[in-house]
Amino acid sequence: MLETRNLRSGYGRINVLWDVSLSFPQGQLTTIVGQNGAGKTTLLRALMGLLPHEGEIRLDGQRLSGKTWNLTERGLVMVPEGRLVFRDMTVEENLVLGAYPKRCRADSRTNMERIYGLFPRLKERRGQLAGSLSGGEAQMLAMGRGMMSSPKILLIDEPSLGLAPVIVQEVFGIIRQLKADGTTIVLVEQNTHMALGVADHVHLMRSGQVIMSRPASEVDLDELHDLYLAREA
Ligand SMILES: Nc1ncnc2c1ncn2[C@@H]1O[C@H](COP(=O)(O)OP(=O)(O)OP(=O)(O)O)[C@@H](O)[C@H]1O
Repeated sequence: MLETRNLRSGYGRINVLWDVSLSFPQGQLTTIVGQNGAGKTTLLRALMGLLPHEGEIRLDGQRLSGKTWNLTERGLVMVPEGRLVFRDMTVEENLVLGAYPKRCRADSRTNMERIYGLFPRLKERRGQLAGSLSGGEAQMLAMGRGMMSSPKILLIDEPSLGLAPVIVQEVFGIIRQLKADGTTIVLVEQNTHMALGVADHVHLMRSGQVIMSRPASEVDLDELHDLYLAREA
């Protein structure tokens, strides 16, 4: 299980996260929602060890000191938003890069076929440069690349960003499938309707703090939107 205790993090002298204490239960999907600038992406970056932090980040009870490559070896992988694929490389080269952790290199061919099975469109475009993919295809590639190392925990950042509703449905279908396969998922998402549809737990962030935490079954979408839009006291 992944958890944080009194986590503070940010960029240089700018602190963004203020005492964030969260746990992300194994095999479940936790969604982090909140307005632009609430600190959601910063939280994912801090969990990946990409930012200096104070407080604690623990994985299976062990305190992390923050080396991303080491975390990836341990099964923690971040799927950034789809525009962050390697644009000058082909679809397949992008996927191969996802298999760099040592523990998964031997399975890379099998994993690639599995991913092509989930995303037939990536298979059709395996030789195409990633920079020429549509937004939806690039999002699928970012997810596929993250899945190449058979992660235990996937941190997914805004998978619906800029996508047409039908593609959003497709991407969330894959997220459902990953969850059914037992992957622990932390999903940052502005599309609260879609996020609530797949989540077990919901945390609402505002100004770098968690202001509401509930099981998804106890969250009312209208109430969430009221809280979402409420100004700071
Ligand atoms: N590289 C950076 N350097 C300095 N400040 C940053 C940097 N990246 C983000 N910030 C600031 O940190 C705060 C939180 O940003 P973050 O991207 O975590 O928000 P978010 O909740 O993910 O928002 P969005 O939904 O718009 O992506 C914002 O005020 C933002 O301007």
